[in-house]
Amino acid sequence: MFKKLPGDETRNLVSTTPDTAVVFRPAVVKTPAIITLIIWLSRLVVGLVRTVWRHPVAVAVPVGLGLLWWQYGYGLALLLVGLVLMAGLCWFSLDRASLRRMVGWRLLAWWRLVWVYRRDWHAVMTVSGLGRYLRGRDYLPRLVRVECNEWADRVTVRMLGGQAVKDWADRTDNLAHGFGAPSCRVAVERAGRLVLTFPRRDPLADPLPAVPVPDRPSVGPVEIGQQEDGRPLRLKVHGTHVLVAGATGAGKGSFLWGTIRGLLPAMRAGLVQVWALDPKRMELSFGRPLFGDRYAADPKQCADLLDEAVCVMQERADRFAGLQRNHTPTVQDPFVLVIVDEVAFLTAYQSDKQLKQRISAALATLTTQGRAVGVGVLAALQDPRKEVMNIRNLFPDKIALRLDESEQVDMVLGDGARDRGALADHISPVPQLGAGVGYVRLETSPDPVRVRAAYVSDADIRAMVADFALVGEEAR
Ligand SMILES: Nc1ncnc2c1ncn2[C@@H]1O[C@H](COP(=O)(O)OP(=O)(O)OP(=O)(O)O)[C@@H](O)[C@H]1O
Repeated sequence: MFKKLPGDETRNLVSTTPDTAVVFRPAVVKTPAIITLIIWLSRLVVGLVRTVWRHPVAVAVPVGLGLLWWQYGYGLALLLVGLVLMAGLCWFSLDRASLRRMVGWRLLAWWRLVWVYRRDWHAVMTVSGLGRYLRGRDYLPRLVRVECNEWADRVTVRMLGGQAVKDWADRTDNLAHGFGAPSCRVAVERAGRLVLTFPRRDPLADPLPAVPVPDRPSVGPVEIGQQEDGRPLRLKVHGTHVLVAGATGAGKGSFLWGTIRGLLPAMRAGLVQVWALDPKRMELSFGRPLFGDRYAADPKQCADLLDEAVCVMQERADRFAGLQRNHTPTVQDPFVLVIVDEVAFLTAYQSDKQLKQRISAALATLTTQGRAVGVGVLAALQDPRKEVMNIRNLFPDKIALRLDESEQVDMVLGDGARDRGALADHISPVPQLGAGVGYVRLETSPDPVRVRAAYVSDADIRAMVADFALVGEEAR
């Protein structure tokens, strides 16, 4: 129950060797009982002061009620509790969301702090190797704060001096199991401080219906689904390039169609052109009328279309040189989004060497020079190995959907992404649960964000095509 004091162990030290009868017993200096008592008492006082300092409300409520009881009898204390409960009930019926935000999550956080994290902290830190036992003392990382929201606990931690983020990222499994959570994600709050996210439930477990087509033309960021924290998933396509990688059936189509859906008003207004490369002929062909003559399926046509995109890019670069450094979409110079479904068909699996080289060179040119002049690439890919996709690092923004192997996660999202909690290889292969679920890693943030794209059904695509054709006719 009580912590050992430094020096207590020496009395147990007995050193013998088999070939000698000499027994070494170090001198033991007994700590006087009064000193031990003083140490315990001072620890008790420090603990009490710390509790009052950290949880003033939690301490003030029982103390206040106790004082009322003592001064005026239990009737008044019970009346006060009843009034507070009544007020809580009224609040609950009037505005549940604010009650949850201001009271509910705080109470839950306090409960989880006491019942889960503080209770198991010592054991989990020691067993996982994040705590140290040195010269009779336990050195543990400090549990600073627990916050709760609808789906997860956010635990702020102060690392031990000398620890690295990687020490924690390597132990996410230990932490998740230790605190009874399905997973754990590690993010840096500031130097020496981490935020560990422990999900309590999966807010992305149910498929999402397609996001309504926006009212106003915009080149993005395009709303295509939901993030784990409940905020909308807005994908930036103008001014960047995006790579979506996932095994077959992972739901890559939702990302492609979700983006096209969000850009539809801008396409109708002439501010965006979507150029579609569909070597599998199974995905983008469904909405072919949306792309006009900028649709290619045959590898030769794909190479021609990519070369045309490079020409547009170079012509703009010549025109913009010295005048503007960023592209603003206009009807004369619309944003060109080149969408490639299963890019490996055109690069790695292409048997015609010349075509393969042409396509790879065009893709590399577009991804290195296109974003400043309004030409973007959104590519989908099944197999992220370097032999298959050697230009994957030229895509600033990456999305990993369900992948077959754990090593593939870092291939797509970059080094350390899986350690930080991007468990793309753990996403369920059941379409209902896992299709469209993935981890997004943006150029601007090292922390992967778990998201789910809304499902754009065949009926939705048909409606988009019909809507687009109607506007075309009206314009004519
Ligand atoms: N966002 C989503 N939400 C729920 N279910 C989805 C979602 N996206 C796709 N699905 C389901 O998963 C199935 C496979 O999706 P999809 O064809 O887009 O996968 P894919 O990654 O493009 O596969 P492939 O590489 O084989 O073409 C769909 O038929 C659909 O039933």
